[in-house]
Amino acid sequence: MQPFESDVIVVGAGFAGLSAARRLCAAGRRVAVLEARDRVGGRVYTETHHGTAIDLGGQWLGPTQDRALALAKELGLATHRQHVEGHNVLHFGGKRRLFRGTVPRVDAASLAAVGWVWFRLDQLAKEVPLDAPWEAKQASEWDATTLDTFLRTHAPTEGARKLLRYAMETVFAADPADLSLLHVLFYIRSGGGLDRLLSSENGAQQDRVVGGMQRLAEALAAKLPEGTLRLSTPVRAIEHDRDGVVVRSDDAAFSGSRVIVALPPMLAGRLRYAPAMPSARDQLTQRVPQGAVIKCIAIYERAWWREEGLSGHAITDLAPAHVQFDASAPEGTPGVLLGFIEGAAAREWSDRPRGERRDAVLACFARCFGVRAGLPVHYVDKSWTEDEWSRGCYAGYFPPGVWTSSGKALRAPIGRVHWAGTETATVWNGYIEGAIRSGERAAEEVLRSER
Ligand SMILES: Cc1cc2nc3c(=O)[nH]c(=O)nc-3n(C[C@H](O)[C@H](O)[C@H](O)COP(=O)(O)OP(=O)(O)OC[C@H]3O[C@@H](n4cnc5c(N)ncnc54)[C@H](O)[C@@H]3O)c2cc1C
Repeated sequence: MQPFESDVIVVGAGFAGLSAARRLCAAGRRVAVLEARDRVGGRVYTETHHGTAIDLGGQWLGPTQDRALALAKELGLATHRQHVEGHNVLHFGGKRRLFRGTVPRVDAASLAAVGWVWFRLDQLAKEVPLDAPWEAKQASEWDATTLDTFLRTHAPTEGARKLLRYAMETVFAADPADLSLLHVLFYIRSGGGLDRLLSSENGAQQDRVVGGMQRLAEALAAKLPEGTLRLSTPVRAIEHDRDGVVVRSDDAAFSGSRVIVALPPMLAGRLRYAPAMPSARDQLTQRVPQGAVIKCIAIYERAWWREEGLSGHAITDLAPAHVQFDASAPEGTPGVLLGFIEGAAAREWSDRPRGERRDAVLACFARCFGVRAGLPVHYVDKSWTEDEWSRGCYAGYFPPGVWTSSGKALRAPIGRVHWAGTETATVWNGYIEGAIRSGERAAEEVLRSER
């Protein structure tokens, strides 16, 4: 079979792959972007229900996510603010309380403990070098500790531990017992601090693209020269030597001088390489699992909770959807509530019948917002662990021992094979912003290597 020829092949048309391709095309390179799905956007996916855009994947942008915000502006896409007006709901231990801001008003001891852990994590995070977390002075100690151990040691009350646990699960889509403390500190610094990661106002949950986040990926793809993007083309194998690369899908081959693999490490590890990857790189891809999340959406005729003075944001200790948000458009018609099932719960609930999942999630909504929340006109959810081309979300995370032993293999090119994807980002790792930055960085790496 005669390979299709380009200068650079990009594997994956998520934000990382599309951003890499855009930069390379702007520099005059012929690029082939090979995407397994029949759409672009990857972990960003917008479905439409009777004209209402529903983001089942990544949906928010926020301050300091400069590349993503600039891209939206440049491509002519408007953003709107996340609805935050009104009271948030905390439903713990059978009691419903209202609060404003990011941290709920719990008992004084728990509040103090949350404040202390928050402060401590932010403080320690400042000591982690973003481009080399393994070089932090206490790297080996932090990488041998889980977030769970840290929380048990520093948060003396059950209320504080519960709150922090739900907050962290919402950030990582992973259980504190699975996360290296070093990774958590790296991630906090990468996103600019815990306040930024956890807040809606002035934080990572502040802005949304009008019409859904996938429009941004589509607009980016539309700017690529015709013929650059090939959908429904899963890459299976990469052959690489000192002269170039050949990238193989099921029924076609693509040759070029270099390849950028813009996939999460775990999926990159499932490709066949010839010659095989060095052990350091292969060990890394074996040891960075994807988080697990089910994003659950209920649609109502209007956002009636707003009329009751509620923001639509809630935290409950009723499983499985502990954290909830208003996901309606600004006008509130229709009304949309969103809940997350994360980590071990997402793995468990992925295997349960859909109807059971729906009932359990709606019970969580009803617990926080009243019986009306249990009676939506439509319900939809998406379990990202089931998705063949993501196998989990929001991102790959580092369990204990991985940053310090395998971290160096995360971005280092292997000959003519380069790595992108949000997991390789130093700034806003795990987010759309990180994906864009990683693609641009990998493209620069390729261009530099030619000079
Ligand atoms: C439920 C959910 C909520 C999220 N919320 C937010 C949020 O609010 N804000 C935010 O910034 N981020 C959020 N994220 C994370 C964000 O979506 C990701 O960080 C980002 O989209 C990752 O982009 P990427 O290009 O690195 O990877 P991906 O989007 O995963 O792109 C990889 C691409 O490669 C393709 N692919 C896989 N295997 C192959 C193969 N063998 N051959 C060819 N192609 C292949 C995939 O189909 C995919 O298109 C969320 C994610 C999820 C799932």
